[in-house]
Amino acid sequence: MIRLLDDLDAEGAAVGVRVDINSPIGEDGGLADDARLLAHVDTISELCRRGARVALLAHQGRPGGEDFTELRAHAKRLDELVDAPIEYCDSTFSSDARARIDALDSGTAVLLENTRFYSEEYMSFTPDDAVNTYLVCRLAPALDAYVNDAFATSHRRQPSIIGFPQRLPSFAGRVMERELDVLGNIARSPEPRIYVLGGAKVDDSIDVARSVLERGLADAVLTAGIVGNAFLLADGVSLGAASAAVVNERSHDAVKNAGDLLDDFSHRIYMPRDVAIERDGERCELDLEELPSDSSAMDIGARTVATYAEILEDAGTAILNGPAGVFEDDRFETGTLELYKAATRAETSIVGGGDTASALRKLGLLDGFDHVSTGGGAALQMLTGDTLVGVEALDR
Ligand SMILES: Nc1ncnc2c1ncn2[C@@H]1O[C@H](COP(=O)(O)OP(=O)(O)O)[C@@H](O)[C@H]1O
Ligand SMILES: O=C(OP(=O)(O)O)[C@H](O)COP(=O)(O)O
Repeated sequence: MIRLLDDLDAEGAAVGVRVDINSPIGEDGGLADDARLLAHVDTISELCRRGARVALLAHQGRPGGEDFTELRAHAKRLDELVDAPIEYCDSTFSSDARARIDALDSGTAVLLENTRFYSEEYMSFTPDDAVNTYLVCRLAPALDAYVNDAFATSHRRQPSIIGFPQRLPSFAGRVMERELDVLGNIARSPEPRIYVLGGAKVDDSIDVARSVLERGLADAVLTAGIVGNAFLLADGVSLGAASAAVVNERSHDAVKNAGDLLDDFSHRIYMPRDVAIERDGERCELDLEELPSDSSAMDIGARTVATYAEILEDAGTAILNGPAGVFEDDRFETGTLELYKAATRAETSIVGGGDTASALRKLGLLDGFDHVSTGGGAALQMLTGDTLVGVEALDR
């Protein structure tokens, strides 16, 4: 059974809270988006209000990447967002970090340094090995309890996710609770259940499609984005070399795997009927019969939108991951805008994916959805009907 914050005796307790505040970093090195910080405000505020002494654990970026940074700016922003003081500590489990936790007053918090500054946090462990890492061995004695609110990282076998629950009484935070309520109960959501799989994670999306079709979770899968182009190629449509190159760049097996899936479930998988390309600097829509084109298919066309919209408006649950096109370019945002707008008219609408959430923010559609997941990879894994290692670790 997973215990929730309601089960935690917070007053005076030193509580380690794993959050996911991994965010886009701007050219000036500051935070370019604070959506993931905002998501954790409820959990942190509640624990502080209830008198806990909160030690926040988080990562930012991956070693070697441009967004691999310290968490000073995150702490500053959290301090502004949360109605309790939040300090920054430039180490994660040193004696200084432990002293800072010991010195916390009730109702205050400290954000410890990027966990991935330590190599253990960028490796995959079994739960038994994770418990013996330096991070867990050094930090657990300074803590009375552990809360995992980092849904978006809970598919990672990292010590801050799977190590602490073996050493400390452990609880799910409010973000985790909301995500599990929705994504963990997809099989009970209203039918018909329509999945829209777009974006660029072609292999992941084909895996999700196979899994939800085989498990009977999906009544139909509507494909768009690069995923849709992979299915069109698998169906023998000659899109042109440019579109094929974009698909193959993402995955060598996509067209074959999409073809295998079409063999098994052709009647439940929908593919674009028209696409948008760039011609003379303008958006130009082409029916499939007018292809191949020298330019790459950058969006779905109006006929596809109309067909998909009709299906989505009648859906009991619309579950969407990945934009329908290159939404970052205003000429190719229409497919995503119209498709996602139609999905908000379904009885229940659920969205996952980091880029998808930014697309919805850009298009002003975020409020129309019943649930916008904080996770990308984690949400996709849950949508296949699987659980996450970090969730299993809490279930004791
Ligand atoms: N037809 C297309 N051609 C090229 N890129 C596309 C196309 N459709 C969508 N994309 C790109 O896919 C990216 C997002 O995909 P993905 O990372 O899978 O989404 P998410 O982060 O929501 O899971 C966006 O950068 C978008 O420009
Ligand atoms: O941004 C994240 O995941 P996402 O890109 O799947 O949304 C999480 O912070 C996990 O980061 P990771 O994929 O570097 O382990």
